[in-house]
Amino acid sequence: MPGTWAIIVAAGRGSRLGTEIPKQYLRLGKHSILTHTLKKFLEHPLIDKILVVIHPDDNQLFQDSCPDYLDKVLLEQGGKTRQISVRNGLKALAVHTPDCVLIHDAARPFVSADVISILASTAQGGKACIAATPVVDSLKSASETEDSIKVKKSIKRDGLWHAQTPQAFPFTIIQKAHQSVSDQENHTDDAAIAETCGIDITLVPSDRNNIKITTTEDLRLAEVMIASSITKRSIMESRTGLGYDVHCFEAGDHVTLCGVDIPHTRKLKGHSDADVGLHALTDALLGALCEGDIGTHFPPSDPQWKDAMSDQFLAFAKNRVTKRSGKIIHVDVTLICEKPKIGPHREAMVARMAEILDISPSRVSIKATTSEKLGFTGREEGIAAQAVATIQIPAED
Ligand SMILES: Nc1ccn([C@@H]2O[C@H](COP(=O)(O)OP(=O)(O)OP(=O)(O)O)[C@@H](O)[C@H]2O)c(=O)n1
Ligand SMILES: C[C@](O)(CO)[C@H](O)COP(=O)(O)O
Repeated sequence: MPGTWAIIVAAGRGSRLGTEIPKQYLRLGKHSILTHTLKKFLEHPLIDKILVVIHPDDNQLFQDSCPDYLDKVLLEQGGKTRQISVRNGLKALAVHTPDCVLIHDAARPFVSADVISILASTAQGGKACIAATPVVDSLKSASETEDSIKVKKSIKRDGLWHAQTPQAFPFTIIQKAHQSVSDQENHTDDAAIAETCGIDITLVPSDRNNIKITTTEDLRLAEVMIASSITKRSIMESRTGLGYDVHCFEAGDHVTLCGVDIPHTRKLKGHSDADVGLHALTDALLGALCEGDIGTHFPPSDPQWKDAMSDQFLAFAKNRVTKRSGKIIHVDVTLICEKPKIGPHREAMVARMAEILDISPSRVSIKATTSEKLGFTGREEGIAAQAVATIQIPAED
């Protein structure tokens, strides 16, 4: 598959950290370090596909640490050095003919979506580029003896940068460069390998949150960063969206409401499964995002949505929130009907909606009311639903 790929190198042993399991599989907050890193790329709109390079001994660790991602990424085996691991990854990618590739350390879970965007679009434009930060401390070269470390000389820091990852390249350029260096050279990054081939490399100013977790101090810092969410993120803003939907009854034996099949004397008529509750909520989420409505994305005129289950519409809206680095805070659905009675099914509906939205059931509310036998719902001609969704997404300027 052409397009923009990411190679995440995760085959190192983490010897400087010295933990029992390699550092990329350690837990940081709710997830492993590798999972945090993978999420950044999986959720990024400019990244089409991901290959993860892991150590041959780590298959089980990978499966245990990233269970949600097993079918979402390709795997390749790493080698003794980072250089060999990247080369193995590039070799495995060649059959997919990618246009460009972003190479990234699993040990850098705090890379920002903005930096990935700039690197991906620069590489898509045909240029090699790397994330980097300017050196801010004074620099010394030193000589080390058994009992002391002494300054040899001060070094001007002007024009010096710390190289980070991702490092992004048009695919064939970096593949050829990697093939042209020997294992003995053992370059510590891909830009150094590209440099040996005379390739121009653009520096993309990154941020100092994009640390590589190398030592115990780094791990402690990473724990604090996760705990207090001080990674570079835009200020979040709250948004509310409103949804409303109606479906009429026709002959049948059950209705599908909020993802749950309920036996009834009639069914709801619709192009899809006519789940008014999920349709209203899908519209509420799309409304909060200002991204149109359910019909914009799933036109009733399109035969592929005939008899479709509405959970996929809601999952789509939820993924749009995630793609924009947002979070669903709370959803509230009101079903308006005389029958069927909603109370006995409320718990199952809450559980199903929480599952589709991947949020806690404590953030999902379902209410029901009759319309006192007034109007079309009162005459039992159909069911109406209202929904409100509250989300947080990065603030727009
Ligand atoms: N043979 C190797 C060595 C490193 N890496 C990966 O390259 C990244 C950067 O390397 P580094 O931080 O040096 O990781 P380790 O090699 O694991 O650490 P150490 O040098 O302390 O053993 C890490 O995500 C690491 O998993 C790799 O895929 N294959
Ligand atoms: C590629 C890299 O992350 C750039 O800073 C770094 O060089 C790799 O880590 P290592 O410690 O040099 O192996």
